[in-house]
Order: sequence, then C-alpha cells, then structure tokens
Amino acid sequence: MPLHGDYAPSTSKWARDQAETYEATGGREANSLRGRPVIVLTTVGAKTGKLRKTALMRVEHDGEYAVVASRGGEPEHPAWYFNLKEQPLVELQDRHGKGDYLAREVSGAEKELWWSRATEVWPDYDDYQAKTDREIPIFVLTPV
Ligand SMILES: C[C@H](OP(=O)(O)OC[C@@H](O)[C@@H](O)[C@@H](O)Cn1c2nc(=O)[nH]c(=O)c-2cc2ccc(O)cc21)C(=O)N[C@@H](CCC(=O)N[C@@H](CCC(=O)O)C(=O)O)C(=O)O
Repeated sequence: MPLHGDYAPSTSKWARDQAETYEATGGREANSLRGRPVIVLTTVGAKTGKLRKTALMRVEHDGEYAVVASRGGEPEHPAWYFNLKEQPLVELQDRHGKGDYLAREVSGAEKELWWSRATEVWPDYDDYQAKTDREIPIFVLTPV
C-alpha cells in the first residue's frame, strides 16, 4: 500500500536532485554514483510526517535490500534513520520498479553478512566506519 503524505525535498541539493531525477525518469537517469547503482527510498518524516525521498546505494540480495545509514561517516545518523525507526514501512524504487517494504535494523552475524554485501557495492562504507565512533546502522528491507 503506497505511503501517503506531502513530499518534502531534502535540504541536500545533491541528494534532492538525484532522487527527483531518478524518480522523474523511472530510474533511467541519476541511477548511479561513480558507476555504482543507486535506489531511492521514500520514508515518512518522524517529526513532520512528510514523505522524504533519499538516494542510497543499491544493495540487493534475493529480493531483499539493505540501506546503510552511513552519511559519509558523520558523527550523527542521517535524518532518514530516525524516520525508519519511527515508521518502518517504506517505498523503494529500483530503476523503474517501485515496491513497499518493511525495514528492520539488523545486528550481529546478519549485519556482518549485509555489511559485506554493501561494501562489495560501495567499498567506501569501510572508510566511513573507520572515520567515526558511531556504529553505522544497516536496515534490511523485506517486501510486504
Ligand atoms: C540532508 C538531510 O538528509 P538525511 O535524511 O540526513 O540523509 C543524509 C544522506 O544520507 C542523504 O542525503 C543521502 O541521499 C546521501 N547518500 C547516501 N547516504 C547514506 O547514508 N548512505 C548511502 O548509501 C548513500 C548513498 C547515496 C547515493 C547517491 C546520493 O546522491 C546520495 C547518497 C535532510 O534532508 N534533512 C532534512 C530533514 C529530513 C528528514 O527526514 N526529517 C524528518 C525528521 C527526522 C528526525 O527525526 O530527525 C522529518 O521530516 O520529520 C532537513 O534538514 O530538513
């Protein structure tokens, strides 16, 4: 069931432009970063209730996706992390496909497995984690 609410653009122009172009072109444009695939995640704002659209690296395995709340290794979680904690029902667009998913934060061996999948797509995640004391969270998204 699609999410309802008014869209509120990200305050990051880079990410806003990528997410909006991706969605507007059905994933034909703005679908990669340095040649690696990108998805667009739609979450419900934990404070505003607005729909937030966030470009993230595409980490997929057997129909499930992982999203990595790295924010480049900044000390604070990205805002979308708090959105997922508040409302785990999300929409994910992968190229022209869009679906509803339930997000859950993973830990332990399951997190290690998905971390290895994520760093295969985007090795920089290891650099981000090395740069901060914050443990970078991973959510696994399962189709609903
Ligand atoms: C810039 C900021 O966005 P953010 O949610 O903190 O996310 C920061 C980044 O993660 C985000 O810009 C990502 O798109 C950056 N990014 C990646 N970021 C990642 O963390 N991981 C990735 O794998 C990743 C890949 C990626 C690929 C392409 C690209 O263009 C960007 C990529 C933002 O938009 N802030 C808003 C608030 C957004 C929000 O969701 N607010 C909530 C409240 C949230 C709360 O409770 O604090 C609400 O509306 O209620 C604002 O300042 O008004």
